[in-house]
Amino acid sequence: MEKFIVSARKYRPQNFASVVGQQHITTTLKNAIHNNTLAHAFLFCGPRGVGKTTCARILAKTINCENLQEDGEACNECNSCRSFNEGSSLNIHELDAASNNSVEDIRELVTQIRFAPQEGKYKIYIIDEVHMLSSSAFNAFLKTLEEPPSYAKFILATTEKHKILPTILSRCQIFDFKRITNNDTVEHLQAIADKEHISADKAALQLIANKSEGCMRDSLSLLDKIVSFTNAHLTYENTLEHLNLLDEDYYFKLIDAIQNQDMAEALLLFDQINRKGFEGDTVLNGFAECIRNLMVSKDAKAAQLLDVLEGMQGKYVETAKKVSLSYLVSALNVLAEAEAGFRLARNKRLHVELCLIKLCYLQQALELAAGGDGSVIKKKELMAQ
Ligand SMILES: Nc1ncnc2c1ncn2[C@@H]1O[C@H](COP(=O)(O)OP(=O)(O)OP(=O)(O)O)[C@@H](O)[C@H]1O
Ligand SMILES: [Zn+2]
Repeated sequence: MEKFIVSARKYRPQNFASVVGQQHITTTLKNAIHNNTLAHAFLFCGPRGVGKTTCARILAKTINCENLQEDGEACNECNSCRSFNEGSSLNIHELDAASNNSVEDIRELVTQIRFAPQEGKYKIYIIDEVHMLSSSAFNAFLKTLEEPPSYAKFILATTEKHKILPTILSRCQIFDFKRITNNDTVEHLQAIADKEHISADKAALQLIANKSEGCMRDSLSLLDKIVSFTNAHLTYENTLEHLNLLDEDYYFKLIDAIQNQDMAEALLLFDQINRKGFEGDTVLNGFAECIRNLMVSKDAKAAQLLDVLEGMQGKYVETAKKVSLSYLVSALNVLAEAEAGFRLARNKRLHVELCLIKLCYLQQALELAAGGDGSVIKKKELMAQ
């Protein structure tokens, strides 16, 4: 197989249309370019790896394109577009404020801005992680931001909008980037897998999407990693293993065990999970997530909030029918308490075991609290609620 190149770089979108999941932003930008109503300063906010720098670069290329397309996209063919695509354009300046945050760095940039572009229309200054600029650097920059030359555009990007001074906020047009949904991520990964002749089960890509929590860059680097480990054959099982995730089936088995008040089975299951190398807090957290999903599955309307692997929805809905809502809520409380105390517990294994034992006896405790005598009949009534 041909050497696989880092997907994140190879598949960095080259036009607005191929940016995934940020249509609210790309459409506004295209319209502003088309109607010539572009602001001179932008603030791109949002989580890591969702397309802020990518959109900044596309915007820079598009407003300098010599042959702007009808649909507001750059042509990708003119001299200017080509130099942007090759990374040789002199009209784009990127400053990473995380590593260049001093007054000197900003002064250098401010001096530069005075010179009009030798070719092309606009000079674009992208300041990444702008919240990291020192306050004196911020101040040095403010004046330029207030009265920039007509050929200068600023794109400030940050993952921490709340750290940006109001004086900066009020001078920028603000765009809030969203996390990428799991569906969008899976679709994007599938398209890349197809192009690279990678065989990947949908469930494997869903695991990657889940693990990346809306960060497209992470999903691409995970894809890279697992492709190289698995020789480009991603299955649910080998992806689970490489992502160090526990098969959800274990949680369903745990639910069964605690529902049947089968303490021995619950402890044995935890032992098996432990031997696979999963820490107690991972188990508590994963189990809580499973119970949350069951709670959501109780109600058809809330079930939209269920974000689980395809094919698992049915299993959640079916299992949820067998457990009462009050039980699920109490179980979540017990788990939350155990999670909170985990860090301080000296014997972590025992800490989780105690939590599982509590969960096994939770049903009885609920019955007693409901005024029952703990009999099986009473239990059945409670379950039907
Ligand atoms: N919305 C997206 N659509 C398609 N690919 C994306 C998207 N967002 C990120 N990527 C991929 O992830 C890589 C990194 O994205 P980018 O640098 O634009 O993220 P960012 O939001 O600026 O992150 P950071 O805040 O960490 O700088 C891109 O090269 C691209 O391959
Ligand atoms: Zn062009």
